[in-house]
Amino acid sequence: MEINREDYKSDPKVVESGNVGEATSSASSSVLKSTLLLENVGDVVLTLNSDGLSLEFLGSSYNDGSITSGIKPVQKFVNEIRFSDVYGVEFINYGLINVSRQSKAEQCFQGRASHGSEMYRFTVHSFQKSRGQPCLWVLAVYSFGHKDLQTCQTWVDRINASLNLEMGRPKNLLVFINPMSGKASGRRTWEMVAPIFSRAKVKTKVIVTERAGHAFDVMSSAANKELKSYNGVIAVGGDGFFNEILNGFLLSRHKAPWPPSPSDIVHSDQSSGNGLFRNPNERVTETTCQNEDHSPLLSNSVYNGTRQANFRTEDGTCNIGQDFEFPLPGEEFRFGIIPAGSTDAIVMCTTGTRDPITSALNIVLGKKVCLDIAQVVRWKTTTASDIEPYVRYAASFAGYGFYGDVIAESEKYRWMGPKRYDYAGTKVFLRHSSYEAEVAFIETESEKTNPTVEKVHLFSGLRKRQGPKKSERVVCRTNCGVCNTKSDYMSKRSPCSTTYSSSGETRWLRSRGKFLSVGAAIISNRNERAPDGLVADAHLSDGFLHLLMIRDCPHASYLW
Ligand SMILES: Nc1ncnc2c1ncn2[C@@H]1O[C@H](COP(=O)(O)OP(=O)(O)OP(=O)(O)O)[C@@H](O)[C@H]1O
Repeated sequence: MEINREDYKSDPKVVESGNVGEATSSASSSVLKSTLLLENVGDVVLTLNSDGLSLEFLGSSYNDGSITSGIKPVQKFVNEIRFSDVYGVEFINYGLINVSRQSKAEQCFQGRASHGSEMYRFTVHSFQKSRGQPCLWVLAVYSFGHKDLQTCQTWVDRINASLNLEMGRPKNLLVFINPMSGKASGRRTWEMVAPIFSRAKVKTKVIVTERAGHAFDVMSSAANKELKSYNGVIAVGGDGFFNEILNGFLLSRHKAPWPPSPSDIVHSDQSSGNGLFRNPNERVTETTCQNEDHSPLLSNSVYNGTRQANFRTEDGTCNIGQDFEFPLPGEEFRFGIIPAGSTDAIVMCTTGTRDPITSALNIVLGKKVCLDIAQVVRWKTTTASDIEPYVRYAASFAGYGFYGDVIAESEKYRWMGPKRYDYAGTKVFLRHSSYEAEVAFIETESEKTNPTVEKVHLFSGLRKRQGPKKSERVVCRTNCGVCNTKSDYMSKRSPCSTTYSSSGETRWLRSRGKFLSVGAAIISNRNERAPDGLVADAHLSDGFLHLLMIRDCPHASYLW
């Protein structure tokens, strides 16, 4: 059915179903229906329902089914736009609205760029999943036009009212930008995504860091009361910058027992009468503890003079020690990353793609995933010969040996941008340094949710043998079934720290010798160089670390 342009001049009135004309309704909860002109498509009947907008195409102007999306027209005409996918609606003043997109040949033939009408306009901002890459979200803009100002304003008000009912969307965020991230593109990345935040009416306080450690200092010195005024913190940068912000936040707030120092472990071992730990000929040794008192890693687990036992048991339930403290600024307080770094593994593992727009959309729409955080404690001897813990937190990876050396070396070549990792990696690889280390870890049974994967619990994890075959792996990608099952459970769970032991029988394995590298992966650490990640079968927020131990071996074996 064709609609005459003049139809858009008439006063809005409620229409019966099937009666094409103008329509609004007064009660805010009722259905709203209007005939509007949708840019590049033509005449549509737009209906506002409780969960979104539905569009019914009326005219013949719609030719190739494309709708403008950001800069390029790439999208298919949609019949439905759900509010959960809409992040903003804007009223735009009187102006031209194009009726259909024309090919260059058509424009040439008709001697004009496109035909359109002048009217009042409003735009609905949403996204569509890229056809070839569903993790990649592409901006979608739907521009509607009507001759009547009041009709457009009613639509904007009603859509805004519906968007306000969407739960869990942030209203106010603290944003840190690392201008030196990756190819020094932190600022540009923020400029690219900032309009998404303003369209979504998310207030942002932006801090561009002036030096390394700046964001850490702001986060650690901020009072909880101040942080409470934000719904979360966003890092525009790489994994290192995100970890810096996380550390600034956690160090002064997360109070949990430290693991024992290495000397405690040795004493405990001697007192429990097992000398396995000191056996230089054994590569991997094993001890079984029936209760936590015999567990070497619990012997001196003391925080503020109080012995504590916080642990997650093997069935995934979490026990929280009585003295455990972790005051979050607010229930919904969250952390986000907009990728601008050299690797961006955390973003790759959470959104599935390394794209600032996708990340910004996930943030403004209030999407959440739970992540595990590992506490890493290094024991330092002070000048007074006391042993002090040096605590850090990691969201992606902690490494010793090769990994640590590459990071340290690559910092000297930061000016190279992301290529510094290749250069430093080659140098460190050729150096082939190995390190004496002793690693103690708890073996766990295979995961129930993923029986092909063997994992180990907490703070150190190891697949005992080679791990599952590639064909058997459940690779963690966006909407991964394993993570989705867990995230439901995790979201109902209070935050907790993991354990140094689980109740019942605990099997401690120890490994001692010369290692080229010892790494602990908290997530799969997928990145553009390693699309499956360092640990392809790692999953988000499952409470496990995957321990990667590589003993001294020839160059060729290490490369393999
Ligand atoms: N203004 C600044 N000048 C110099 N360094 C900074 C500044 N702000 C933050 N940093 C430091 O830069 C380090 C690395 O930043 P970031 O993680 O953003 O980038 P990257 O190392 O290139 O990326 P990736 O971690 O993904 O490999 C952080 O540890 C942070 O301490």
